[in-house]
Amino acid sequence: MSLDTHITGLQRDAMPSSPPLLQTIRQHPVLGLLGLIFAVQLIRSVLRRLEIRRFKRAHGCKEPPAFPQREYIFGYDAWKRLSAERAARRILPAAMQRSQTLGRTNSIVFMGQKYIVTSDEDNIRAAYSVQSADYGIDCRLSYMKPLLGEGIFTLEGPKWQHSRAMIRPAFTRAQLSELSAIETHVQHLINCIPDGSTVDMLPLLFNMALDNGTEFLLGTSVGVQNSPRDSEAWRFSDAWDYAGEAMQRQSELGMWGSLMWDPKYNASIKVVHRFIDSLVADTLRHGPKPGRYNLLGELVRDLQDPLRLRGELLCVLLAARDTTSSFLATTFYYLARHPQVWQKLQAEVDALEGQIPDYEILKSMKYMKAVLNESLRLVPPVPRNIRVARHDATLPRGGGPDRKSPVFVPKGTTVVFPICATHREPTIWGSDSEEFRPERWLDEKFRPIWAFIPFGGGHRICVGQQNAMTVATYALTRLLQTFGRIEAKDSMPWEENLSAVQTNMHGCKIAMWRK
Ligand code: HEM
Repeated sequence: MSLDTHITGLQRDAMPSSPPLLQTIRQHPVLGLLGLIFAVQLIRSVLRRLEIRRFKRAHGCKEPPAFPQREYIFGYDAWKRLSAERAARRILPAAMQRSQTLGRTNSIVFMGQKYIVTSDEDNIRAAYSVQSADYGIDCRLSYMKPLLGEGIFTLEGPKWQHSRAMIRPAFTRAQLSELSAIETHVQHLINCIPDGSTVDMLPLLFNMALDNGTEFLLGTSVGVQNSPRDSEAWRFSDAWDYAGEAMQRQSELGMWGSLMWDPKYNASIKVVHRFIDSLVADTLRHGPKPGRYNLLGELVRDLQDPLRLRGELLCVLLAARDTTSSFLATTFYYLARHPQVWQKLQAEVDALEGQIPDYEILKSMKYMKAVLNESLRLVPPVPRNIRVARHDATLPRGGGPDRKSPVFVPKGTTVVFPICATHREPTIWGSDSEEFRPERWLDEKFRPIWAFIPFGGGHRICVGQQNAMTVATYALTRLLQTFGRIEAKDSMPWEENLSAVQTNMHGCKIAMWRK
């Protein structure tokens, strides 16, 4: 053996052989790669756990009660239970019951995602207002965008601010006091109500709100109240209804929503878009229509992008139309079942001696306001709202055995606010919280601000709140000036019908007698 060979042999012996792990990776690269990924994930998960532990300790967070489930990965039991509740049309009553039995703030795993559900007014205030920087609306973008596109409801940050700045002036007092358009649509409604025989007010109110809403938005009413069933106006109305209902179905599938296959939904979206696009194109070509104020006319002064214009209009239409009609239908539902409230309201309206009310008169009607508030409390048209944590965040209350500690909300977690439960919470509203009793609002000192939020709150509070109250007060006053008696014509209990808003699935069947 030469000296060279001997030295090389010694060097090889002296060289440390590669560790078994590296040898395995060399021999089985795929297995090795998987192992590496696993190891990285494990380390990340450990670091994340440590980060969460530190965060929870720093903020004094404790766990809220959890919905009892056999497994917490997919949440099969929750899925089964919620499906049964949906089939029985009891999603909202069940949410209210859970708030009272499980805890006003609780957690649930549903279709592989963890949700925090809270009806606690302190938590609502935090997410909507004082900690609003921690919570966004990404959770609604995926299911709202196909129909609505980009508009005030689906935007965040500077684009949303711009949107809000453009839309808000539409609701100035001067615009709100322009009541002559509402009068036209209310008179069409009155003409559709037979004297003393059964009528379902719900579709009539939807039509009135669509006519009034489109006039306010586009300067031209679709005129569905006066159009034959096979008209363009009805095609738009039907497509709008179907799209709203399908959008709601999609929202309930959570992160799986994009897998929903519904060709009728896509066709309805096309009908809606075509209708709005032609009006937008017309306004962009010829400028705003002269005469009565309308939102499209105002928006084109600032915005020339037809898609954005369509998005803004559809967002406001969604916000305005179904909410206002659901609100009025609920009010009629209760009035028909509470003759003494109807009488008191009649007395307030009779004091006007048949005069057509102006904005100042509408504002001064105290009992009317109490009735409308009570209707919004018991059946808020938007019964739930959601926010998603932009980063690790907290809610101030609901954790620990006494439910008083802050709750940890991991980044990306959806927080659901069952407003309907907050509005009926006995500890706030008293033991008669389930009853329709407008008198509770006559006590000026009783103002449960964050426990009464039919119009949301904080920086995204409804811009159309005054408009909704004005339209509802005006329509109700004119109807009470026309009809002296009301009766319920349906013995069925209230059953929920959830689309973009909640309504009674049995409609609102009543009879009214002319004075
Ligand atoms: C009873 C009737 C109404 C109810 C219950 C209602 C309810 C709400 C609620 C709860 C929100 C907040 C959503 C959130 O926090 O994300 C909202 C936002 C909004 N509402 Fe209303 N609304 C009503 C009528 C109207 C009307 C008549 C209009 C317009 C004519 C309107 C326009 C809007 C707009 C544009 C927003 C979005 C505000 C933003 O994101 O900055 N709403 N509404």
